[in-house]
Amino acid sequence: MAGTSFAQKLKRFFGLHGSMDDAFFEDLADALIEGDFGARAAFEIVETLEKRCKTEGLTEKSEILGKLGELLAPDVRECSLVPEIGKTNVYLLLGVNGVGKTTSAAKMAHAYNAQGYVPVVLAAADTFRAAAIEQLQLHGERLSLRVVAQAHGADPGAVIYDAAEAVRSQGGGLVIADTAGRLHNKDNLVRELQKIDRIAASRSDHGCYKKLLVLDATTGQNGLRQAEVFHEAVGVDALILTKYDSTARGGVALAAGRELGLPVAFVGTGEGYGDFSRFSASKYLDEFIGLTE
Ligand SMILES: Nc1nc2c(ncn2[C@@H]2O[C@H](COP(=O)(O)OP(=O)(O)OP(=O)(O)O)[C@@H](O)[C@H]2O)c(=O)[nH]1
Repeated sequence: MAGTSFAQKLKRFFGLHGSMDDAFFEDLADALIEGDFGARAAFEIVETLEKRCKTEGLTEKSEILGKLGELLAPDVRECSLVPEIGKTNVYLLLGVNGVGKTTSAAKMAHAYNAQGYVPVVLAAADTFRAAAIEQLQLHGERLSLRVVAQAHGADPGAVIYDAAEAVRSQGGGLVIADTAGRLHNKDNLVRELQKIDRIAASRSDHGCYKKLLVLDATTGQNGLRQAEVFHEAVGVDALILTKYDSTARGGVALAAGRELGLPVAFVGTGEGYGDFSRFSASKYLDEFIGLTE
């Protein structure tokens, strides 16, 4: 996985530095910034690390790396999303254009369907782009899953309403809704999201509505800013980190956990339906900073 590349860099970095002097910690902060931790977080972590190493007398590289992992652990959160059987569950996928929302909606639908959470219905609530509706319909055909869609330009709230009712009429199930994400028109986006949010909340059963923000792991700190916008607009429950196969960084999971307290639910690691797995905080940390191998 991509995190290994960052771990390798970190290992190399530890190998290059002969002694744990001030320059070591400064360079470590730079390495963390390069890995997308965000400047503030990187400096805070390294400052704490340096103090701890001094007070606890840690000088061995392995000890320092272990301590770094310990300091980062509270910022990496995982969450498991389990639809309630016999209830109307609505999982809304949020995110800016191109991050992989539609693909993630299909991958998620495939995964939950395989686990027996039936019916799983895809809702094409990105009505802004005709191609997004078609793309979701194509996934639905390939996966033999129902896609609730309306015409291009239709009210996205109405699509979610219909999808939720379709599931309810079958005695419960899971709606996975794709949405539009035009961040350049932020005010409109926020208004539209808030409307969708009200409808999804009112049409799903209590505790069965989740808002998942899809973040492209390759966009680094930009991803954190997107998370802030969406979180402020409607409140995000968890993240889906996509394109984790194409980045050597991936620190945005840590930054979002640290800055916004958001957990990660899933990780996308390719374009196939199966390239999708539940996020494991311990595995991420181990791979990311190279505690294992
Ligand atoms: N390598 C890789 N590519 C991915 C992953 N997830 C999605 N993609 C690709 O990213 C591109 C964009 O994905 P979409 O699902 O169309 O993104 P979207 O957010 O729905 O985009 P819009 O419909 O434009 O809003 C596609 O080419 C996907 O195949 C992933 O985990 N890894």
